[in-house]
Amino acid sequence: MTPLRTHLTEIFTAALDRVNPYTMITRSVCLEGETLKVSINGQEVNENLADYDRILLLGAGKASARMALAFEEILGDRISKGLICVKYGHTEPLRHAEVVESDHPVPDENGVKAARRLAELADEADEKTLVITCISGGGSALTPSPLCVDSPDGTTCITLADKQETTRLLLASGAAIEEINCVRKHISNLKGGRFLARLHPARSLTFILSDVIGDDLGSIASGMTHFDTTTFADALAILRRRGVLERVPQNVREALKLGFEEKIPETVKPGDPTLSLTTNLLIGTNRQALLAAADKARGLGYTVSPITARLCGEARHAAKVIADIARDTAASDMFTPKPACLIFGGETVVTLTGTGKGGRNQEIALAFLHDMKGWNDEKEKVAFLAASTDGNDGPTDAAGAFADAEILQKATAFNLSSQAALNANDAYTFFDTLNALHKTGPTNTNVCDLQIVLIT
Ligand SMILES: O=C(O)[C@H](O)CO
Repeated sequence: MTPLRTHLTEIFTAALDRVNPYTMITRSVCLEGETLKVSINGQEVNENLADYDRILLLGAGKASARMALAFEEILGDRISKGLICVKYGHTEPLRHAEVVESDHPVPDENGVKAARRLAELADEADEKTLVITCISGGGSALTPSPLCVDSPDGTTCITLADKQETTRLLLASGAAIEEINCVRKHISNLKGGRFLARLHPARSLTFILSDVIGDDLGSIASGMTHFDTTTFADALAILRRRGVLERVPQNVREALKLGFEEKIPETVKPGDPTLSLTTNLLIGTNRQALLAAADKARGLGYTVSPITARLCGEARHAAKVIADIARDTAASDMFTPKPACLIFGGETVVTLTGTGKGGRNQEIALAFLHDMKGWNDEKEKVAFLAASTDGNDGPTDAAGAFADAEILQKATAFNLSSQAALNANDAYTFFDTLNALHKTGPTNTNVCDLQIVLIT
């Protein structure tokens, strides 16, 4: 590995360490006598455990098992039972809560079973139950609970296959996560606050790790314990705008239409009385990862410019912006003085036109590398890493990929075309051949993505 790639790896690892959900929770939650004390990002909660007969530990999301591990450490045998649903491979050894693994980003049958169990446990919770819920990104796909509704027009039941197809279509359409989740919330029994409604009348504390730009609690894992400001009309408009309304399964269109005609109930809205029984606590964000990366880079001697925690839009367009800033920085000290480190955070999308393998970060790295081809000797000074903090970029086993002059040379020597790989959305194969993927394995955290540029 080149020295710059080693630095990129160290900086990314420092960011992951800062957003380890186990550490974030054990630092902010403690038990003093019978009082569970929480102090997170300015929010304080004191819960007297003597008021409850039992504690349930529930959760969904790629980081939820790591979050639950912290609660098992803090509460031990006080936890009566629980259920945590994670992506395959993202599990932790829990003693009090059952762990179910399911699929992401396209849901599977295991996810349906987990969602059913979560709903059953939520339904059992009463006034004497304290529910601790651990929510993180991935939760939406991991716990599909397809809506089945009775209306004056009869019964409409969405199936798992309907949800799978709708997810695939929306993912490939380049829809933003807020858009995908607006649709999900309106075809689910748990999302858009409906899980919280089932917990009623139990008191619940929900700990949320954000993988959504701007940290909207109603969007993270489709806001299972939060109100929803979107409507059936919005969901239909999104499907239309993304060009998939006529292609989503009939049952989905039908349910959304029934909702639009007010024949079935909306998701939980602001002011709903069930909301007063929960406290949603945001435990970590992309911004924290970005700041940790900045601290590490400074320690390694770089002048750091954290640019944004809101990088979004089409991956290859975002890559062009990053590449232009990197090139300017390489060419002149009037921007960030060298050695420089530029850090971006956020989450982009890929509108699929090809049939290759990849993820949004690998696509950013590929488009960045492709742009470097047109540079002069600035390219010798630059190294780049784009990676996902959860360790799975798209449906691949890589967190992301590197780009630098050596990788570019190797691509030329191997006769690999970055343009052809971009056309085919095949960044994984491209970087795999060049040994330039970054693989961390599942990190059990999830706060969107980071893109880091080093310039000497
Ligand atoms: O699960 C989800 O809905 C996404 O990861 C956003 O949180």
